[in-house]
Amino acid sequence: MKIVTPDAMRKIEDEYINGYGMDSFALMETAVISIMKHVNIKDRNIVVVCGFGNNAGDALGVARHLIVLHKIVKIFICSNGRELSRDCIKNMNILYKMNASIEFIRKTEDLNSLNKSISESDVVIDGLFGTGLSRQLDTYYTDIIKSINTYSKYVLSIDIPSGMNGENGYIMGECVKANKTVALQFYKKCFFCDKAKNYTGDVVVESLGIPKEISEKYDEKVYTSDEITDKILPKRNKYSHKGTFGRTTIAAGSEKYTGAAYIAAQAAVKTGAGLVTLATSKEQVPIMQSKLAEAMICDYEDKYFVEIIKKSNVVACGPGLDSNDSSLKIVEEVITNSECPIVFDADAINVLSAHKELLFGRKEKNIVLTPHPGEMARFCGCSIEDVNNKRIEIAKNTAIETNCIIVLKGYNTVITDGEKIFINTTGSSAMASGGMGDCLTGIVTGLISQGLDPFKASVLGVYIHGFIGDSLSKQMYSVTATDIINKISLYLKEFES
Ligand SMILES: NC(=O)C1=CN([C@@H]2O[C@H](COP(=O)(O)OP(=O)(O)OC[C@H]3O[C@@H](n4cnc5c(N)ncnc54)[C@H](O)[C@@H]3O)[C@@H](O)[C@H]2O)[C@@H](O)CC1
Ligand SMILES: [K+]
Repeated sequence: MKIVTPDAMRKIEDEYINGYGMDSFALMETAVISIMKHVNIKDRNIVVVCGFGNNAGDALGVARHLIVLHKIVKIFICSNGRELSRDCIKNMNILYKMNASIEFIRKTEDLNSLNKSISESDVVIDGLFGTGLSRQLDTYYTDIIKSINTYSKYVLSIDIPSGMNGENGYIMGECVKANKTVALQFYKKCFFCDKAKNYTGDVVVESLGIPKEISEKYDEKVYTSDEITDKILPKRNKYSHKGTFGRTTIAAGSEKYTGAAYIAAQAAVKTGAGLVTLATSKEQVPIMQSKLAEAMICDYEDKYFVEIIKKSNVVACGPGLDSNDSSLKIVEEVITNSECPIVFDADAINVLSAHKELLFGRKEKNIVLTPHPGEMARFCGCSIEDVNNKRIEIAKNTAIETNCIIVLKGYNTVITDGEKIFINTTGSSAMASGGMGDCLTGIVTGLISQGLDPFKASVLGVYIHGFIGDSLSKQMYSVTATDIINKISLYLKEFES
């Protein structure tokens, strides 16, 4: 599913109306009908809070339909003296003809009536601002939003919770806390910013029937992962053998950390990598030999390590490494001895943040970096807060700067090659446990091993990882990396072409 900025949405709408000749009020009515699907038919008392633009126009259209359905509807127009948009006026005039209850909020005392109506209502329809919100709100609007948040039982926001900047998710003073947001035609970019989930509630996207030719013209190449994850895993040919599914090397683990190496290697095995070799620290070799039945084991000092890197179809490096000089040596060895795709995770990324030059000069864009926000911040030399505030931009800029694929982990993981951006929608806090990142590295590596290009493998790997977690969390309070590993091959069947 496409994700758009308010600017792109405006251009798309403009072209449909002014270029293709679509009637703007008909388009608004399409929005109204689709929003109506999300109003609980059992609710009787409904308050509709409007601003003065087309978001308000949508809300007034919804009010009209609710009155026709014999609901008790109280409409509040919060324009603060501004002129209403043309289609907003059209809906308001129809409502006046229907003798609807319409009040204008002009001064602070008018808020008493709003507060009382909201507290007596079952649901509030929020049509204050949508994609048009562009500046900080004054106290007139922040007070209204506070009223909604204080007195409402349930809020349905139209397009965007009012108060959230549609482009960057910034809260422009105050923001409606919706239970559900009905986004029109596309996801808005703000939904995937750090704090958006605290305000949007459940997000549903409703089509306005805008033709693809128009939306493709203003494609900003930002999508949710489900755009490409369906059926992209190649079917396994019955005559294939282990060589068909690739040779994978996992360089992971140190004297200090053992679990990570095991999880990453086992995840790659279970994802279907043909031949997996785990290179690890000398001390770990005997332990891993007893734990990993299906993988070969060597140590970093072994001359076989470089040989196997050279022969590999993919190398993963980083889980359970330490951020010391011996890790730098391992990272260098991996980069200088391979032309195949590499997935760098954890301390390998920390090492690389001080040696970015190692990433430059590759023929193909086939290095994947999978930082969590802390690693991303270190890599970019900024704060974690900066990363969280600008996840998409920071991931994209780093991908461009390093010529790598960036998988910025966290809620709504961002995957980008610097041009296209995919935002993952699977996964939840039930998966917040140690080893999950190592498991993801193993899955992405296992997919690349089987021939998927590194970018698609990253998008699909992140999606599957979260998808399994989501499925398991329906029956489990918390989900561990081992739980995921045990189910990978079962769930992968669903993604086969
Ligand atoms: N894009 C589309 O195809 C469609 C959009 N529709 C609706 O139209 C909405 C956008 O409507 P508008 O562009 O009229 O904008 P809004 O209704 O979101 O906002 C109204 C106006 O508020 C002003 N404004 C911005 N920041 C402000 C602030 N801090 N304080 C006071 N005023 C401020 C802006 O000038 C803006 O035009 C969408 O979110 C959606 O709900 C629908 O009617 C159907 C079609
Ligand atoms: K809204």
